[in-house]
Amino acid sequence: MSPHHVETDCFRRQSDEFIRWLAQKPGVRINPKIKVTDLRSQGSGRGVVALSNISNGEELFAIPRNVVLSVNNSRFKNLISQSLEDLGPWLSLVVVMIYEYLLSEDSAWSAYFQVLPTSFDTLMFWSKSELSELQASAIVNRIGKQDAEDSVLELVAPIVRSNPTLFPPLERLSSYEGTDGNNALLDLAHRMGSLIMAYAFDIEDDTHDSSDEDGYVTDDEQLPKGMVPLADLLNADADRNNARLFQEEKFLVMRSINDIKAGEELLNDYGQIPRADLLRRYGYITANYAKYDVVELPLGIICEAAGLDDAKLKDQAPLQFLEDLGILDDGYSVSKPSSNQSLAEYFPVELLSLINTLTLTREQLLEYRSKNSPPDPVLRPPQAHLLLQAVQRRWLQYATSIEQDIGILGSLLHTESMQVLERSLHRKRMAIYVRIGEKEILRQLSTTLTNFISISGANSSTKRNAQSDDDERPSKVRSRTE
Ligand SMILES: C[S@@+](CC[C@H](N)C(=O)[O-])C[C@H]1O[C@@H](n2cnc3c(N)ncnc32)[C@H](O)[C@@H]1O
Repeated sequence: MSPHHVETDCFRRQSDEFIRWLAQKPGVRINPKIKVTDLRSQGSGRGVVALSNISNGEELFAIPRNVVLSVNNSRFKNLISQSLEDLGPWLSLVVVMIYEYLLSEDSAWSAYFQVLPTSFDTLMFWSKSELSELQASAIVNRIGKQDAEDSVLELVAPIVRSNPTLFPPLERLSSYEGTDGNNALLDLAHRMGSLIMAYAFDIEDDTHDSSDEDGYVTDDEQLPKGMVPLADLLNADADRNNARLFQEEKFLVMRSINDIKAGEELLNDYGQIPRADLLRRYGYITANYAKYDVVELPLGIICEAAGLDDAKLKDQAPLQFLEDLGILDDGYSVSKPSSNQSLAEYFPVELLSLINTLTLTREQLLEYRSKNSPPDPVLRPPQAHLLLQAVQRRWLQYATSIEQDIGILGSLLHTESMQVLERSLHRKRMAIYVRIGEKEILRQLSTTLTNFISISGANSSTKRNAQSDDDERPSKVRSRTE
């Protein structure tokens, strides 16, 4: 058998064992019309497909609450003196998952760990040079790797080190002390943290009826998180979702929310996520998410465009004013403009308030300060001009043009003879799509603002001409009557 076949065989065997393990748990129901399948050839790992037609509202599977891998369900909380609650939903589940993972075959979830990935394409795992392909995307500053590692060392490491019998050292390690121990622990924590980020659900308590709500992660930082076997094998593709998890009293139930044809993939809803953020959280992108792309206009660039001294930005009177009102941000996300929006609707209200404040005279600013309210978020030529300057400066932060990016993508496709791209090339390609998306928004904003300014200029000069015609008319009239 070729290495490829051995690999495929092992992958399939793990999927089958996982389903066998899950199906024999008391209370679990799995609709025979669905199947876990190998979608690696299309770059999406495992997924779930319909074997025959499924009607809207059909139950796809039901997982009893006690089968969820969570802080509440793991024995770990009974084995330590310390409460895990102080760690918050993320880190407490990280600790519990490390514990369960190290239990290996003895864990109640060992068959589940077999189908969870051990490597990721999320931005946390990209090298510096891979990240540089995202160019000026604001996402690079939001990966938070250092913060994550600081919290692991401060809050998780002491628990692990003070309970050596519960956390046996990994192979070739004598303990979780010292540099090697630290690194091993950080690796484990990153792995579990990334699984939680891309796989976990926020688990509402059993009194909460979520039947009217969105089923996937709500990003509520307070709700406990849980790994829901099988529910997290559903992939997602923007608004192509056809299934949703309903949190009922005793079960978490996945149901179809559309008719699904035999052979179609079951897709969950990860949310309306810009591609940059999708890469950060899930490590993949598809073209269907392009409509949710955003570009960030950082405060610094807007102030630079307004001619404010960068040195102590927040000490500047206009910014201080907005800060006092609680509406100053470090940056503003601008979404992809759509044709049914007016120009002002392209921009968040807080950004328009900033731009309007920056275009006030000193006297006007004092006046607004005395009223304790920001200027109206309108967009007239002076504000459009300032925004255009900011957009153009932002554009210059990206090292290549859209056309160059398209050329690079083309050359990557030539080197891509194999079905699945080599990992680094795959990441590069995704990064290029993300930066193109952001540049396209900047280009669209730039064109629209330029048109608006020139039309307003033409209108005001037409008005001026009309005005001067009006001014002249009386004299002509006068001249006739004279
Ligand atoms: C909740 S899991 C879904 C199961 C996953 N495919 C697996 O093999 O374990 C989320 C992960 O699946 C992958 N994924 C989900 N939807 C995808 C899609 N449309 N295309 C490619 N990968 C996708 C991403 O790696 C993401 O982080």
